[in-house]
Amino acid sequence: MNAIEVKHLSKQFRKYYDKTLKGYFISLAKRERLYETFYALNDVSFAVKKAEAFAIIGDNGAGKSTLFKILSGIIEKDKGVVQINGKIAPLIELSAGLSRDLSGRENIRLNCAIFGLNREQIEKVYPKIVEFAELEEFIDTPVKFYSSGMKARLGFSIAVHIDAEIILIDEVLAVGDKDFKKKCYAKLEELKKEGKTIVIISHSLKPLQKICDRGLILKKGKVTAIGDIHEMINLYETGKQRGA
Ligand SMILES: Nc1ncnc2c1ncn2[C@@H]1O[C@H](COP(=O)(O)OP(=O)(O)OP(=O)(O)O)[C@@H](O)[C@H]1O
Repeated sequence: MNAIEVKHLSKQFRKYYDKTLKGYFISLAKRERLYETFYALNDVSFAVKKAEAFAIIGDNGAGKSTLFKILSGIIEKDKGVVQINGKIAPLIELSAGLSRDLSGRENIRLNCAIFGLNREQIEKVYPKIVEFAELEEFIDTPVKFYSSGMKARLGFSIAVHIDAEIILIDEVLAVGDKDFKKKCYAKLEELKKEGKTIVIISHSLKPLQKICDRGLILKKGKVTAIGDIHEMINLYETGKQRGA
């Protein structure tokens, strides 16, 4: 059984015309349309196997985050089928799952509880999360005072310690220092060996090459290629050189 199966997935958004306030009222009076709809995802199909590390590659605005938000249930799809077989830990956008006014300690407990861990499991995993995130000193500080790197460390550490079967990672590895990034990739390798499924969005292709087995290229909401990660990166880079 695949960990993730997506069939003919589509999602449309509205793009509002750039009008002045006066233009807006004129259009309103003339009953003209104030927006157009466009496909952020257009008939996207792919499958991610269990224990595979899979990359989503694409330019800004290609639809990568929209795809992740649908996979993790944050937003609704318009059409298609999305099947997730296993407990999923979405690490979407830097600190999306963290509450600003709560401390690191409270955020860890809250997030673990949200992911279904019981009190005993939380007690067991809590020190591991703090240690991995290297936040011992700041664990009782509200997260709103954390730097983006600290938030990323906390978010990543929670996501990889809650015993999810599928881990979605969106660009979070773009922040943080070099040593921490290295540690994150080592952790992802370890999780992969344990049989976890990992899906990563990243603009930095080099680390993807190391960890991912396969990937897909998204272009303006459409999948243009799926396959071996090295082939995908080559295709993407040559496409970029050609200005495609
Ligand atoms: N809630 C929304 N309402 C309207 N348009 C949206 C919404 N969310 C995303 N979009 C648009 O959908 C398209 C795809 O956005 P998305 O964030 O998925 O791209 P992306 O590939 O993740 O880009 P980036 O690499 O810049 O993060 C973009 O044109 C974006 O402006």
